[in-house]
Amino acid sequence: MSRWTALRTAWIARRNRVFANPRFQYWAARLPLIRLIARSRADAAFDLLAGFAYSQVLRAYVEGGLFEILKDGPLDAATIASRMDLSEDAALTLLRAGRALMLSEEAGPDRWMLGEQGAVFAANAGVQAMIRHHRLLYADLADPIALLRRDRKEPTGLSRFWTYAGALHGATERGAQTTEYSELMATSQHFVADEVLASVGFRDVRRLLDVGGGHGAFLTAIGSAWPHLQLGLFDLPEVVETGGAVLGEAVGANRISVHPGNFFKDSIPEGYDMVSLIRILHDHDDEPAQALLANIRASLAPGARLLIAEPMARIPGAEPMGEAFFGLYLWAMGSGRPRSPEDIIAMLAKAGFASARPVATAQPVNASVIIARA
Ligand SMILES: C[S@@+](CC[C@H](N)C(=O)[O-])C[C@H]1O[C@@H](n2cnc3c(N)ncnc32)[C@H](O)[C@@H]1O
Repeated sequence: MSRWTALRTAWIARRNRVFANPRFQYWAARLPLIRLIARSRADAAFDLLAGFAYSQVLRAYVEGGLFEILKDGPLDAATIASRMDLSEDAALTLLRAGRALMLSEEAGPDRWMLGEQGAVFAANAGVQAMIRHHRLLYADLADPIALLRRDRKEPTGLSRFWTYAGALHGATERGAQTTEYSELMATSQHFVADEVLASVGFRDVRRLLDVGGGHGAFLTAIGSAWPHLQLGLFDLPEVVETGGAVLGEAVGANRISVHPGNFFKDSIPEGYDMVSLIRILHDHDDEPAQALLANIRASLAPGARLLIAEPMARIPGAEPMGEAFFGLYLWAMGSGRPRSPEDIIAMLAKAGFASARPVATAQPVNASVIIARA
């Protein structure tokens, strides 16, 4: 153990003994200034233990159509109850719960409208699709220790949904179904594409290949903003069959090339000066992820670039999104893990890239970006 680790270990052990002491907690809650810190820690601790209930309130707003109903607000609870097919008491319980979470707001006595957060959720079909999708994760996490003990060896709701991940663990009951996940990815793509467009310029790129590009939503966003680009779409055959048609319709068939293939078994097409990997790497365990990077590197001429965009781990200020949310999500999915920019840059160096650098994004909770040069 290094001297630094020994000092840090001793400090953490001492701090934890102090924090766990009821007498310390009693005084911290009363001392001026310290009291403010203690209170915000206590609030955060409560949010941690109650977060699953907050998420279910949000889910009830989406699945019960309450965001849509509140768009017509102000409405009284009786009207909302009848439109939701709930008793008035039940509707009020949900409205009040959402009020505490800023999903709804009571503008005056019994005049219900969207709250500040509610207005954002109500306007965003992609987030709502994700919230609906999370019913699978919620079910898989019902017994988290049992899920961890199964060591990703048995199928889960999520591994069946992401058929390519499930196939790795024998969960192929749903065969080659890819439409459902491709549509979910397309509706939520703008979170990532917006971050990339705001942080990366494509002026000096001529041909962009999106590997694992699904139904072409990323290429549609980038290709619409940069009309000079020629676009290539690579994904599993059953995915590009639809994806190619959707993309051609959106940006013009003369601008696109469609490449059906398996990125672990087939070569990545050559002749592109930029390849993108959007929300792909975190889906795969270290060995296949490393092989994928090497496969892409082999396709690139010197100087060509690889753009990686996905939610990453250990991003300052967005830590829970990385290792708490995606850590558990990908564990339940049965494949992959969230990686820090440092992890990914080390893998890029091992795959033979000459350089790699992180690019700052405004909302790392949507995506962080790394650009590597061959
Ligand atoms: C999480 S989705 C991301 C889709 C898209 N890049 C986005 O961000 O919306 C992963 C994509 O990788 C594709 N994929 C998974 N395994 C693959 C493989 N072995 N070869 C090619 N594509 C694969 C899936 O079909 C899917 O479209």
